[in-house]
Amino acid sequence: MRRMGWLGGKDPVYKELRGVDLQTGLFTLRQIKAATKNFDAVNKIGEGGFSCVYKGLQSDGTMIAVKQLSSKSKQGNREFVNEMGLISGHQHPNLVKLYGCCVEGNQLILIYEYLENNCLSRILFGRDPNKTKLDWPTRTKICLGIAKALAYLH
Ligand SMILES: Nc1ncnc2c1ncn2[C@@H]1O[C@H](COP(=O)(O)OP(=O)(O)OP(=O)(O)O)[C@@H](O)[C@H]1O
Repeated sequence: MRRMGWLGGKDPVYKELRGVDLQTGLFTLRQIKAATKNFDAVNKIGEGGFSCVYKGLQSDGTMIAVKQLSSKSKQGNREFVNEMGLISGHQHPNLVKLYGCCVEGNQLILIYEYLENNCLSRILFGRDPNKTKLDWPTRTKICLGIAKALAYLH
C-alpha cells in the first residue's frame, strides 16, 4: 500500500494502518464502483454503526459485500483499522472471508465474501412468519459453529 502511495498521508488512519500487518488484497475505487454500480442505493444491503454495506458483482462473476466506512468519523477510522487487523490475519470456515480493502481518496472500504440471507439475527429472532424458519437442530448447529469461530479467535 505504501508503494502505491496510499499510506503516505498524514491522516491518523493511514498512520495506524502502517502498523497493521495487512495480509489482504487491494482493490481500486474504480473496481468497487463498477461492482456496486457506483454505490447504487439498489445494491445497499445493510447498515452498521459506522458503515453502509453494498452488494457488488465483480467482472469475474464473484459476488462481494462492500463495507464503506464513514471516513469522516474517528470511530469509522478505528473500526477500519480494527477489522483489518483482526480479520485479515485469521482464516476459519465459520468466519467471513475478507477479500481486501480500498483506501483510495477519502474512502475506507472493506471487501468481504458475499453471504446470502442477510442478517443472521433477523432469521434467528425475527417474528415475520413469511421469513425462513429454522428448526432447533439447525439453530444448535449455528450456535456450535459460532462457538467454534470464537474459540478459534481466542
Ligand atoms: N459479508 C456480508 N455479506 C452479506 N451481507 C453483509 C455482509 N456484511 C454485512 N452485511 C450486511 O450489512 C449489515 C451491517 O453489517 P455489519 O454488522 O458488519 O456493520 P457494522 O458497521 O460492523 O455494524 P456494527 O454497528 O455492529 O459495528 C449486516 O447486518 C448484514 O445485513
